[in-house]
Amino acid sequence: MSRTPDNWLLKVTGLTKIYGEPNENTLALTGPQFGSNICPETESIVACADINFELYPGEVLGIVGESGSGKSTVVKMLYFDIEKTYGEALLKPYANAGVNTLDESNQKKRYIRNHLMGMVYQNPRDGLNFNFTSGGNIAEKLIMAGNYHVGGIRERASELLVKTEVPVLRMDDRPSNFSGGMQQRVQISKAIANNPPLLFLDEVTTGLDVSVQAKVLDLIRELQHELGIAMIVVSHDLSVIRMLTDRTMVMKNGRIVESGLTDQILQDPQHAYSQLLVSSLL
Ligand SMILES: Nc1ncnc2c1ncn2[C@@H]1O[C@H](COP(=O)(O)OP(=O)(O)OP(=O)(O)O)[C@@H](O)[C@H]1O
Repeated sequence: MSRTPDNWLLKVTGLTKIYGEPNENTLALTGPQFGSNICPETESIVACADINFELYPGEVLGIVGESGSGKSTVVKMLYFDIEKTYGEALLKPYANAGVNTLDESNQKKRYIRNHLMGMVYQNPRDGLNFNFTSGGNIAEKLIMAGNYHVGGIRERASELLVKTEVPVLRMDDRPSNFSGGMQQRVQISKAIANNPPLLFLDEVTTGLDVSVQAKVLDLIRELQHELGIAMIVVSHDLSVIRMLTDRTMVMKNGRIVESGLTDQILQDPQHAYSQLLVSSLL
């Protein structure tokens, strides 16, 4: 789909998360120019500040940066895992982008999560219930979105397992008996079960063997092409960002230091920190 100024799917403005009690100087005294996200006056932590971007339907946006730069905080706020301090996130398919999703009630946030978003976490235990079978985990997501027909749920679960290359025979087996790569595939199945227009992926291949990583990344790329789902991919690893994303935001000390087309950032990084990241790829 072509990008026009108004056809964005998600529009994020001024997204900020501060832990502790900030004062009026906190934002001005933290960030990459200070090499720190800790306010020297209050010791509050600016996990991320003033994050602004638009995501278009079917687009894949990368967030890259070192550990502690604030990448996960951004997606966790957008997925309502943690509360924002300031900021707005408008979602086109929800109330025609007329309300700040971050200010909605918990019930409405659950509705948005179940119908319009999916999340794949680094740790499969955060996204899957290890007491349920793999099919049961997918069923949980389908039921949350109002699908109660048992036959239909099993059929959809097996379709999703085929799509994510998990043997359907393992549908009644628990993810605790699966390899790390297979656990991630089940997490992906669950996350896309309701055909959400938006998927968050937070360090999903970190911790997997290199060969397994490559297969999971291939799967994500194939699903993205097939389903045209918009994604926000968080990774400290620029090779993951290079493989999956169209555009990238580079974060350091809680701020975006550079953003643009991924190819452009890789070929001609402007910010000293992006240059450092890119040189580490060579
Ligand atoms: N509950 C919390 N209380 C205080 N500080 C926190 C809390 N959660 C995160 N932070 C801080 O916020 C900052 C951003 O953390 P975040 O997890 O978003 O970074 P990240 O770039 O995703 O790194 P990583 O990949 O290591 O998680 C870090 O300095 C972190 O220590």
